[in-house]
Amino acid sequence: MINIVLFGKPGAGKGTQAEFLKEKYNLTHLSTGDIFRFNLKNDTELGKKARVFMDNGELVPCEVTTAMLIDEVKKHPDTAGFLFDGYPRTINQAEALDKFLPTIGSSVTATIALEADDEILVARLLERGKTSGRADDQDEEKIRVRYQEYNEKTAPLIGYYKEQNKFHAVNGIGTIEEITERLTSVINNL
Ligand SMILES: Nc1ncnc2c1ncn2[C@@H]1O[C@H](COP(=O)(O)OP(=O)(O)O)[C@@H](O)[C@H]1O
Repeated sequence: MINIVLFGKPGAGKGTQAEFLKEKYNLTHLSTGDIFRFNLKNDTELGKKARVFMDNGELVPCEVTTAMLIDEVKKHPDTAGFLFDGYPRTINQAEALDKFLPTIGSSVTATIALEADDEILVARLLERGKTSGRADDQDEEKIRVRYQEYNEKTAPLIGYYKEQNKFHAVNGIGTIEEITERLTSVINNL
């Protein structure tokens, strides 16, 4: 089983690249953002718990997110592997994943970060907000909160995975194809 964690700031292109990688490597794509948005739209119990946090650009509490993620993983017992997109986002979540995966005989294979400058990313998000309908992409204040959350809570994961020799960084600026190519070359060399 191959488990890839796609890592990067909001707007870095994780979702876009995940679409290509899941096909190429036959992986199950789990995007916590997409799962939350689905639950919000359908007004489920989970959606109700997540809404306030998401609307403010804050992280949803770890207990809620981790329980949801584990449920999703368990739905795919026969998969060739997972492409985690948007999870883990805190050290607490990374530890939870490192505890859970061995219970299904697996582990994180590698973490790949898509890197890009903040100004480029904020511009991308505002552009996406014009068509995506995502409230958190239309408001610069909310985008700012998401970057603050990233810097405080998610950035420490770089050190966490470096210590395990599982961290790889890829330049996230270029055409979609160029970036897919860069990611593919990292995965093929694992
Ligand atoms: N692993 C997670 N832990 C906590 N909250 C999360 C997680 N993944 C997604 N969320 C919630 O969903 C929102 C949108 O997620 P996502 O689409 O991945 O955002 P972004 O484009 O900002 O990277 C986040 O701002 C957060 O509220």
